[in-house]
Amino acid sequence: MGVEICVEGLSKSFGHQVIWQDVSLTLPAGEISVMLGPSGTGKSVFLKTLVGLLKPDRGSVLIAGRDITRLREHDLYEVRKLFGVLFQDGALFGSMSLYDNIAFPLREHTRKPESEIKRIVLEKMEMVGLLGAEEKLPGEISGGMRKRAGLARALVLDPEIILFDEPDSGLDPVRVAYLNQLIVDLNAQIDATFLIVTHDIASARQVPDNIGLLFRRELVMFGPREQLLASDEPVVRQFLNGRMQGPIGMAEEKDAAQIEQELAELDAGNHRGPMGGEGASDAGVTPRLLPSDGVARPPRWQAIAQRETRSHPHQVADA
Ligand SMILES: Nc1ncnc2c1ncn2[C@@H]1O[C@H](COP(=O)(O)OP(=O)(O)OP(=O)(O)O)[C@@H](O)[C@H]1O
Repeated sequence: MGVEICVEGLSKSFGHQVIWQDVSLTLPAGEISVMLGPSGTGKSVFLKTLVGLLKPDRGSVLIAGRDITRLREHDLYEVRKLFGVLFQDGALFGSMSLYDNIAFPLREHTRKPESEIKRIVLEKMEMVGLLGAEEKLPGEISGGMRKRAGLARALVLDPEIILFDEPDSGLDPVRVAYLNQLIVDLNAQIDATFLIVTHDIASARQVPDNIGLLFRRELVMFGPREQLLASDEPVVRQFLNGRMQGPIGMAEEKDAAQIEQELAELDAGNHRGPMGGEGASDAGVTPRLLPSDGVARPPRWQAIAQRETRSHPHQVADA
């Protein structure tokens, strides 16, 4: 069913550089959450802190009732088994076949016989649509296939939590659409808790149950997808609509007078950015991506559909 992750008052610095401070949020068990934020706001640092690879300066990360920021290395090793991580490039071993790459965590962390390993590897390869590619080397396949192989490897130990670090980076829009569908289907099938770091606005709008946004060393907002999509908070509105107007600048934060002028322009209906040309309005609450036909939906889907129908009756796809 996945486990809840409860983050409370988390702060992280490197020397004098504060990355983020006082971050508090709960990733609900079994749900998909997305973490957004301009480059360099510490999204990857956040993922690494959740999995215990980096120690925060303050705060706690409660997973299955244990604060992983206070665990010793041995206990941390046990808690890490709850996690599957999909790294940006799939992090595959270049000299190993896909089969051996995917079998690797099973051979390292379990004493399962090869016959059982084979059953599990083929099952996960089928889940991600890679059956038949067992003998390929990572260098012989496309970026999209490498991501799927990395995902199959993240699945073999049956994780309760899966962390995705920019799963869509380097993929064309069609491959991103397929990967998003795969993520939604997998979540419905295995019901683990998913956290995805992405820059892709379209994915962030359609895939998750919850969205968070890091900016200016803080968690600006974290909450249900439809709440963030309908938010008037300037940073959230700018990011989710991919606009130049707003507090987020090219390399640094803008000054207050410029932000005020741009927000006034926005309210007057003058928009600049990829989600719409001049005069376009905010994209609103995009319909959520549903599991494919034939994939059973977990019970929480009904509650989420009701919640979304209540807030935006005409924009929610039939769930
Ligand atoms: N181990 C480290 N030691 C020192 N500084 C670090 C370390 N890891 C990350 N940083 C710094 O933390 C900041 C945030 O980095 P991070 O990679 O988490 O950002 P991000 O939001 O994931 O960026 P992007 O979207 O571009 O991938 C950067 O300034 C980076 O240089």
